[in-house]
Parts: sequence; structure tokens; C-alpha cells
Amino acid sequence: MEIWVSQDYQSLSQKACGMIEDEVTRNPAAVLGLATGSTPLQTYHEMVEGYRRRSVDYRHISTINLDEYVGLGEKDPQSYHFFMKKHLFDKININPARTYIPNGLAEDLEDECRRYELLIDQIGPPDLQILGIGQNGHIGFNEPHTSFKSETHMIELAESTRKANARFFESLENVPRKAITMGIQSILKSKKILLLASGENKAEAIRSLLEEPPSEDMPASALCYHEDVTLLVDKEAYKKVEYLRGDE
Ligand SMILES: O=P(O)(O)OC[C@H]1O[C@](O)(CO)[C@@H](O)[C@@H]1O
Repeated sequence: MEIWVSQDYQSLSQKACGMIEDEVTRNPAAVLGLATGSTPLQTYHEMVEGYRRRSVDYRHISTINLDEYVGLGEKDPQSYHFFMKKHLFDKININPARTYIPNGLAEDLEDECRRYELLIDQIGPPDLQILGIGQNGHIGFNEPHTSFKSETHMIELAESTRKANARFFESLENVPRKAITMGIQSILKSKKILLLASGENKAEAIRSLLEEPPSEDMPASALCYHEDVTLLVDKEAYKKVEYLRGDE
């Protein structure tokens, strides 16, 4: 795993954006795996800026998102569909027909999971997968004890995850209890992975990822089995790690 330690969230986001832009410049038809949550927000804002200022061209790319809440449709402001449109898709010249996110309103959710996994194989796998990390080490919505062999599936959200995400909802009661997520095996299919972590509240997850042996207790530790992972952290998220391997 290659590790980059940035001064702060802003420089982390610029670096992440630069890596995405390099990928798209090298391969204009790149498939990007995208994440939601607070962490990639500034990266997406930087991409929008880059599109405006440097004319980065997203016309031929495809995107595959990690997850979606069960029960929320694309018009729901708390859905990940809505998030992606608002923060990225509506602001760059991406082809909306080539943006893929699980359908949280599907009548047959098991069938939707199978369909999405097939889609990852057909459209993808992503050339570059962006990931955030939960405080409990989750990637996508794969909570602790999810099998490293899992493909796209439905999960019950951990209470700690519902509480962490309640800030996006009116109240904790409104946070869905289930989600569809790409599995850990689905994520590991990606050619390259960029894991982003910012802030002190991720420091314990990053310490555990780097210092403990891989275990299904810590979903992100499955990334140790992938040969091309870059961890981009800021100093706050890195502060519990006892050794410093690099800085910008
Ligand atoms: O970036 P945040 O908001 O801290 O979230 C971390 C992770 O949690 C999720 O939002 C799911 O709870 C992931 O999509 C994200 O990668």
C-alpha cells in the first residue's frame, strides 16, 4: 500500500482530484468507481473546478457508485443518487446514461444486487476506485464481519453508522436501516484503489488498518490483499500511526 500524508483536507482533496484527472487524461474512457459521504466532497468540488478551468473532459467516462440506501429514490435529497448529481454529475460533461448507482427502490432488492454485480463485470471493473472509510473501518457500506468474499448485497446498517450519517437527515429515525452495497470482493476487482481518510475521527481506523493484521472485523483491511492501493490521509487521520513514511 502506498501512503501519502497531506497537511490537511484541502491538500488531500487536491491530490485526489489530480490522480483522478491523470487517470481520465490517460484513459478518456476510464471507468471510475465513486464514493459518497463527506470525505470525497472536496475532491468532487476540485474536479468541477478542474473541468471549468482546465477543460478536463469527462464525456467518455463511466462511473459506478458503491452504494445506495434502501427506500430512497433519486429525487430524495438524502439519496446517494441525489448527492452525486448535486455535487458532480450535474456540473461536469459526464454522460448521465453512463453513471451507475444501485437502485434502492427496486421491487426485488436481491435481484437488484445480482444485476449490479453483473454490471460491475460488464461496465467495469473500475480503473480507479475511490473509497472513504467509516470510523468502524467500513468501506462502501460493508460493516465489520462482512465476508471478504462478498459481492453486491443488502446490509443492515450498524447503529454507529446510522448515528454517524444522521447529520445528513432530519433525525436519526429518518436514517434508513438498510442499504445496497458493492461487496468487498466487488471492490477488490478494481484495477486501482484510492482510499481517502481525513480528520481525527478516522485516526483509529487508519491505525488499525496499518498496524493490525487483516481481519473481517475491519472491512478496510481487505485492501491489504489488493496490489495497487494508495492511501491518501491528512495528518489528523494519520496521527495514531507510529511511523511516518511520507509527506507531500
Ligand atoms: O466520508 P464519511 O462521511 O466520513 O463516510 C465514510 C464512509 O461512510 C459512508 O458514507 C457510508 O456510511 C461511505 O460511503 C463512506 O466512504
